[in-house]
Amino acid sequence: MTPIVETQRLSKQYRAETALREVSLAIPPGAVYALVGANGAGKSTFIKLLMNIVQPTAGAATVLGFASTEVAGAVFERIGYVSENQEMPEAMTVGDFLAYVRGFYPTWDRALEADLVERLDLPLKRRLKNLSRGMKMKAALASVLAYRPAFIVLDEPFSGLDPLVRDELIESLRERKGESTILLSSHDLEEVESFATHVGYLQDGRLLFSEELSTLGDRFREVTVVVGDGATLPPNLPETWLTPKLADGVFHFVDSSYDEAAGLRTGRFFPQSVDASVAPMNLRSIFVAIARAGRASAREKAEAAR
Ligand SMILES: Nc1ncnc2c1ncn2[C@@H]1O[C@H](COP(=O)(O)OP(=O)(O)OP(=O)(O)O)[C@@H](O)[C@H]1O
Repeated sequence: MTPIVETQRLSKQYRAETALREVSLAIPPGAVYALVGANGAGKSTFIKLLMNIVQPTAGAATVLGFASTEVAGAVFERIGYVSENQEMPEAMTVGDFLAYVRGFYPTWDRALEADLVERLDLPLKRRLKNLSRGMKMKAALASVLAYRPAFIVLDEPFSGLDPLVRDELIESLRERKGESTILLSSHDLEEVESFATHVGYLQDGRLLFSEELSTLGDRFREVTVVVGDGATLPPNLPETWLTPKLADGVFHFVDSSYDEAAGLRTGRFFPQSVDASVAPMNLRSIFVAIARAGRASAREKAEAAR
């Protein structure tokens, strides 16, 4: 199946700032793809490149089969994009705003619009400028879901929203699963875990991984091995063992490529081990482990360069 999005070594430089470095990924049809990463990791830049708001310095992307630099007009009618700081015609009422947007989209579904207005509890007579951020986000989302776009793109849709509004937004998006492909950027790993099918992790503009949430959950394990007093850390531990730590006869690490042979590998390094436990990890602990490992390796490199 042709991916909805495909990027090849997509890169963006803003003067001295490299915002995105050679990002290659694919988003298959029907996916709910969550792009995560710390502040400044490049999430918004990636989305803006796909939406043809900024242009790549190098590399390329396709969106719905078109080059990202051609995303405009009729292609854009098939995309529902809500940006982080969505600009809206503030003086309009919610009702007027929806009527205004309706005019641009031949596929606008009036019944779905009415349903969204009711479920998201949108105050049709209130002016946009008098709405809270959460309410505005809901109005923006209704204005893109109502024309049933093939591709929904949301930059930080949940940030700063209370849990109730967040749940309402997620529920409305869940209903689009199957019909639309969704790309969203988020800091909220719990929401991502409950909702996404795929996750891509950006760090300093680099894509550390892009994969299905289920395979990510399968390959990460927190491992604790009781190796006995007096044991020392062997050299050349596998690079896939993140944040290794030995203290008081207990060796602890995060295995980022866990499989059936994992026990054998551990035994090779610690033949004297007496006990071991292996625990699955949630998305949050996986990210913390990756971020810590990244920081430790940056520290090591800096020390080596000194
Ligand atoms: N127009 C711009 N001019 C110069 N630098 C920019 C511009 N836009 C973004 N950057 C820089 O590019 C890097 C990536 O920014 P980006 O907004 O894509 O990150 P982000 O992951 O979306 O961050 P956040 O989670 O805080 O929204 C940052 O270092 C940012 O300062």
